Amino acid sequence: MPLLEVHDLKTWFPVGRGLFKPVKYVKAVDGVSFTLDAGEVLAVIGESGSGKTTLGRTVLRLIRPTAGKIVFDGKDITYAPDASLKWYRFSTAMIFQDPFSSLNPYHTVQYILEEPLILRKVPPQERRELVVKALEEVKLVPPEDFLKKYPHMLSGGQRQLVGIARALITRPRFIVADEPVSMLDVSIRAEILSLIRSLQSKYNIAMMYITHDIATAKYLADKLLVMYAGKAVEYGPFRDVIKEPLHPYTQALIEALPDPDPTNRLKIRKVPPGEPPSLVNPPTGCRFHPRCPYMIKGECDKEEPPLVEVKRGHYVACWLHIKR
Ligand SMILES: Nc1ncnc2c1ncn2[C@@H]1O[C@H](COP(=O)(O)OP(=O)(O)OP(=O)(O)O)[C@@H](O)[C@H]1O
Repeated sequence: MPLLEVHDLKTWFPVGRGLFKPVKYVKAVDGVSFTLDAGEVLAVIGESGSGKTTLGRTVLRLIRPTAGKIVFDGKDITYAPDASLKWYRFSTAMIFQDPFSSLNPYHTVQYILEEPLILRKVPPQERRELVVKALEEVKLVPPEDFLKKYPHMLSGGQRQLVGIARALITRPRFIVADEPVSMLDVSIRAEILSLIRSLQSKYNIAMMYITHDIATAKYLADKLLVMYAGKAVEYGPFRDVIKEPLHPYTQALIEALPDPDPTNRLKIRKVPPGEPPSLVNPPTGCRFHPRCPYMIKGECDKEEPPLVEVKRGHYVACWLHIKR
C-alpha cells in the first residue's frame, strides 16, 4: 500500500462572487492523481500558475479540496475536519520557497527549531539535544554559534537551512518542498538540494518537490508529474519520462540533447511559445491545444484527453498516445 494516494484531486477557488453575478472558479488544481511510497520523491513541474503550490498545500490539507480523494497511510483525510487532523499535521511538514518570510523574525533559531517539539510535548532536555543535532545535520556548525541568532543575522542560504532543519526535526513521514532553492544564490542550490536529498533518504521521508525548473529535479526525484493549467499531463518514473517524454508540453520542457545520460538533457530548457491559458475559462478539449504543434483539429480542441497508462507506470494525457 502506498503511503500517499491522491485521486482526481480538484481545488477550485470561487472568484467574482456577487449578488447578481454567477460564481466563477479558478480551477487551480483540476484532476490530479499520483501515489507516493514511503521515502519516495515526486517532482512536480510546470509553469508559474499551473497549480503546483495549490496542489502541495491541498495534499497537506492546508487548503480544503473541492473534489477527489487524499488517502494517507490508509486513512481518507480528504474532508476530515481540522480538529481530527492533528496526527496528519504531526506526520507532515513543508519547506517554503522564501527563507526571508517563512521564519518568525522575533524568534531565535533555537526557539524556531524547538517550537514544533514543544507542540509535540517533547521534554526540554530532549528538545535541546534534538535542536543541536538538527543544526549539525544541516551543517550549521558549531550549533552554539547559531542558537541565539535571529533570522536577520543569517544569510539566505543559512535561513533556508534553518527552515529545512525545522521541517525535519519532528521526523515527518511526508514533506512538501515548494521551490526550496529558487530564491537562493545559484552557487549554493545544488548543495542544498543534495542535503535535502540525503536527509529525506536517511529518514525515509516521502517528498513532493515543487519546481518550475526541471534541471534541479534530477538531484532528487524518483517520479515526475508534469502540470499544465491545473491538470496532470504526464506522470511516471523520473528517468522514463526524461528519456522518453510523451506529452508535447513535456517534450518542449526537455531539450532532446543527444546525450547518453538522459538527465544531462535537462541543462537546456525551451518554454513553448504562447501564454498559459485562463484557469477560469480553460480552453475546451486539451488545455494545451492552442500552443501544441501537433494539435489535431476536431479532436484535441473538442474532447479532453484522460490520463492513461501507456507504458508501465508511465501516464500521459494526450490524444496522440491514446488508442480509441
Ligand atoms: N486563494 C486563492 N484564491 C484564488 N485564486 C488562487 C488562490 N491561490 C492560488 N490561486 C490561483 O490559482 C492558480 C494556481 O496558483 P499556484 O500558486 O498553485 O500555481 P504555481 O504553479 O504554484 O505557480 P508559481 O510557480 O508561480 O508559484 C493561479 O492562477 C493563482 O492565481
